[in-house]
Amino acid sequence: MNYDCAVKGENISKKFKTFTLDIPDLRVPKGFATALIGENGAGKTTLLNMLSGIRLDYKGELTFFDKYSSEEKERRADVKNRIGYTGTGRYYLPQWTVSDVEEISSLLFDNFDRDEFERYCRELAIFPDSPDGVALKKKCSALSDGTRTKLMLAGVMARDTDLLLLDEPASPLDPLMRDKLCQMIGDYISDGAGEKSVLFSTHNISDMESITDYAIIMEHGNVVECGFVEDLKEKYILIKGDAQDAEAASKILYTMTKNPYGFEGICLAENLDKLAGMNVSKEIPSLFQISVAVMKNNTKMVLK
Ligand SMILES: Nc1ncnc2c1ncn2[C@@H]1O[C@H](COP(=O)(O)OP(=O)(O)OP(=O)(O)O)[C@@H](O)[C@H]1O
Repeated sequence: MNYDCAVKGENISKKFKTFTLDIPDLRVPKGFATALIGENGAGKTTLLNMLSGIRLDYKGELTFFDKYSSEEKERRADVKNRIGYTGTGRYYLPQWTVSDVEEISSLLFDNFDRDEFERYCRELAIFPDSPDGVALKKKCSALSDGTRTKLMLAGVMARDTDLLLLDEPASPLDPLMRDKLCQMIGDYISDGAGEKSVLFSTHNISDMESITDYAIIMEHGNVVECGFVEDLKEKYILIKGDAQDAEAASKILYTMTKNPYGFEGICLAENLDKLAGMNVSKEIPSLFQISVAVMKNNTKMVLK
């Protein structure tokens, strides 16, 4: 499938004392929602920090919107303004009030819309007890983790951007709000008519699967699998079989869970013929099942 890229990376690398991120070829397709998946410490935040400009001390070439180098993106306000970012840390200072967030955002970003910000505050039910749905005097330090994340999302959604980089946006959110987040990302992509893209890291793969078009799976600083979800669901197959075939199948399956009656696991579609003669059924795996299989197959952790 041919597609343009919101971000392209060539030979991206960053060395820490005990960790190296090394990605020869990174592609974030334009017009889609991309999930960045990987175990703790795989390098997702490090990569998002590079893309957002928080971290510039890396090697390699990044190209934004098929046109702008990382340096150009940092230098040109018109390009930087097209990119929105939310992180997991204390992005807004604790002493800031919601009014400060609004004020500072409108000073920092040309395209920040105060009415939209307040609309998102109401839509995300950030201040359900406030009569107008926006508690401008409330300090960030008085907000829960989830509410702070919702405030960051309101702040970034209130800007006119073409690329959202969201680091773990779903983690602190309750299930209702994860659903809302999916809806917001879905609307952002569809309103963008092929021009707007989202890259979000997540451990909540199942909750975010409905809006994930493309997935990048990382392990220990490397991309170990990537592709459109519909293609991954053809590349990998969920196999269920009888207990008597479990041992033979375990040599072919990426991962296997067993019980006294049978087994299930993920295998590459290209290896299906190796299961010939076994009494197995085939199903389309979920992105969660594919991700766990790929992560288990590539992890350097000792899993017991
Ligand atoms: N400033 C730093 N100095 C040294 N090592 C660092 C630094 N920042 C990150 N690392 C290391 O880089 C690795 C990747 O960290 P990163 O936060 O990118 O992982 P992650 O995939 O986002 O993890 P998680 O899912 O737990 O949030 C880790 O081993 C971490 O210890």
